[in-house]
Amino acid sequence: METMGAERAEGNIALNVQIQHAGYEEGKPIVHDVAFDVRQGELVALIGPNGAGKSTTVKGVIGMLRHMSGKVKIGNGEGRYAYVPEQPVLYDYMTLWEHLRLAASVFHLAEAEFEERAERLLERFRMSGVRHNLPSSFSKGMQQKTMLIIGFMLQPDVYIVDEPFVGLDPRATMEFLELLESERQRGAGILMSTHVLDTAERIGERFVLIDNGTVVASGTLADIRMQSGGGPEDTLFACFSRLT
Ligand SMILES: Nc1ncnc2c1ncn2[C@@H]1O[C@H](COP(=O)(O)OP(=O)(O)OP(=O)(O)O)[C@@H](O)[C@H]1O
Repeated sequence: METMGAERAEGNIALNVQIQHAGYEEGKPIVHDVAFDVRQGELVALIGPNGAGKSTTVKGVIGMLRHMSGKVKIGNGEGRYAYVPEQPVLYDYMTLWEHLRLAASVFHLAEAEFEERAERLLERFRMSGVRHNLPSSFSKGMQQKTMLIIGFMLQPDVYIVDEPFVGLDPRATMEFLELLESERQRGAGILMSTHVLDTAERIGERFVLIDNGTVVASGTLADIRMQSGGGPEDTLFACFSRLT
């Protein structure tokens, strides 16, 4: 009974990742031996230097790599995720509203739910006025906001977000962080890759530090401090610098 209680307190697994190796070409793995969990309501930050293999790991997690051996499980195996890529992926010939409608129909959102969520998110990200415009005419930040609105509208079990901070203005960043927090309270798990270590340190429960294609440290900040041989006051950046 005690064990069950402890498990519940820690939250169920939202995402389980076990990559043996993954890459873009046969016989040329870019990442190897990357394994971690994201629990419900938890934010796990994927960090590491340029070219370490974070985006490749993320692509492996969402099944975008043709050359991968390993397993990825969302919830009990039937969970759903939203992926917010580093570079917005949008159709040239569809308006913002049409993008939202398409995503909602793929996720089988009811019409009333779709409209209520879409309106609320457009308002929050100050995009209501451009809903009938083509995202191809948007700035980089507006395109990124479009991707975030789509993700948050779906309210999936897991969010997979690749470097979200570059390009967002301060207000959009604040809205994004607040929405992430309320989604965590709903029970969503979040995997976020980022270079913004002070924000990662503030909002992340656990961290996976990747270097040269594999995990060099993982766990809570206290775990990472220990694994990096640092002191109890060390920032995530100090640990990162020592380990990479
Ligand atoms: N499409 C691709 N085809 C072949 N190699 C790739 C491709 N994309 C990335 N790589 C290689 O994989 C390695 C890891 O790249 P990846 O994009 O995963 O790093 P990252 O940790 O996300 O880096 P950054 O912080 O710079 O975004 C790099 O050596 C890169 O050259």
